[in-house]
Amino acid sequence: MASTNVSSIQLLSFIRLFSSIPQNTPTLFFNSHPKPSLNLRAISPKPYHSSKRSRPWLPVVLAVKNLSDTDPVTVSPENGEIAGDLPSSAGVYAVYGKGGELQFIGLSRNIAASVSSHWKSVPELCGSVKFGVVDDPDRSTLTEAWKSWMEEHIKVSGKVPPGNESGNATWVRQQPKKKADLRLTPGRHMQLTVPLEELIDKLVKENKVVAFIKGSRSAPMCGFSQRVIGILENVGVDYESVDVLDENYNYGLRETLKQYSNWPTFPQIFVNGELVGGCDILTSMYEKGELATLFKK
Ligand SMILES: N[C@@H](CCC(=O)N[C@@H](CS)C(=O)NCC(=O)O)C(=O)O
Ligand code: FES
Repeated sequence: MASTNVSSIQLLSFIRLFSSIPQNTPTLFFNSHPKPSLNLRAISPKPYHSSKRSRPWLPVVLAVKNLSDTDPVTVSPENGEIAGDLPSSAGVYAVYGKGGELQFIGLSRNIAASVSSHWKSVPELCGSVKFGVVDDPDRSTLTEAWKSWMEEHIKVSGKVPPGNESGNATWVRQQPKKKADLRLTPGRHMQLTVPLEELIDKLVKENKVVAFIKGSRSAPMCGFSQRVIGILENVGVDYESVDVLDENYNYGLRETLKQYSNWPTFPQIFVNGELVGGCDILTSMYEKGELATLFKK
């Protein structure tokens, strides 16, 4: 009887667990993957022989220590920012309230940034944090680490943390509606009387931050462009984006912009009418914390 109760609680918890993977947890990268639907096979994996997988079965090696073996770090605000020993690395984190009750388990590409954003939105719920850095942070390793902490918590308490309950919007950032990309022309059918260089010049001078990218801001077509969009979104600056691959509305832009800026590749980021650089330069400025100053100018 007792074991029946435990299994039904665990099954219920797992159902809630799988529908509450924090896909929208603040992260460095824009993530447009849809929420996974509940997959019972993920709960009860098939035996190896009945699986179609060609890879031999490998035991799962957890990337992080157990939740219970991890020491908490107190969240201490200083000058409006949280200070402490939180790393800007990828991994899992568990936020505890001031009374020590577990509030939320998240995964992030930047633990310090995610916890900081939670602290800014719900400081009263952020007393301390446990974290586990994942050294090789592909999405599945991160998710495995997150699941291991979640399962451990469910085994002990019989329920998911309140912040991971589906429908709880306190901890999970709602994706804001994306701005539309700017277009240089009304369409290829319209003959332009103004040279494209002039349109580019006007566009970069009239808009504070402009990112010329491959693809749209909601669906970048190249990893370099995706990275700069992720950085701009993460910094939270208001920016315009222009798709250099859009041959209908931005016909000729890809080659003309290279001549205008004297820069041979994309993405290209302009601030106050000046080219700042591409993906490498923006990434390095982001990592050194120089972007806030640049965007304030
Ligand atoms: N190191 C470059 C990487 C960008 C890059 O290599 N872009 C290439 C491939 S997407 C490119 O734009 N090539 C010219 C073209 O496609 O017209 C940066 O920091 O932005
Ligand atoms: S489109 Fe291939 S690297 Fe950018």
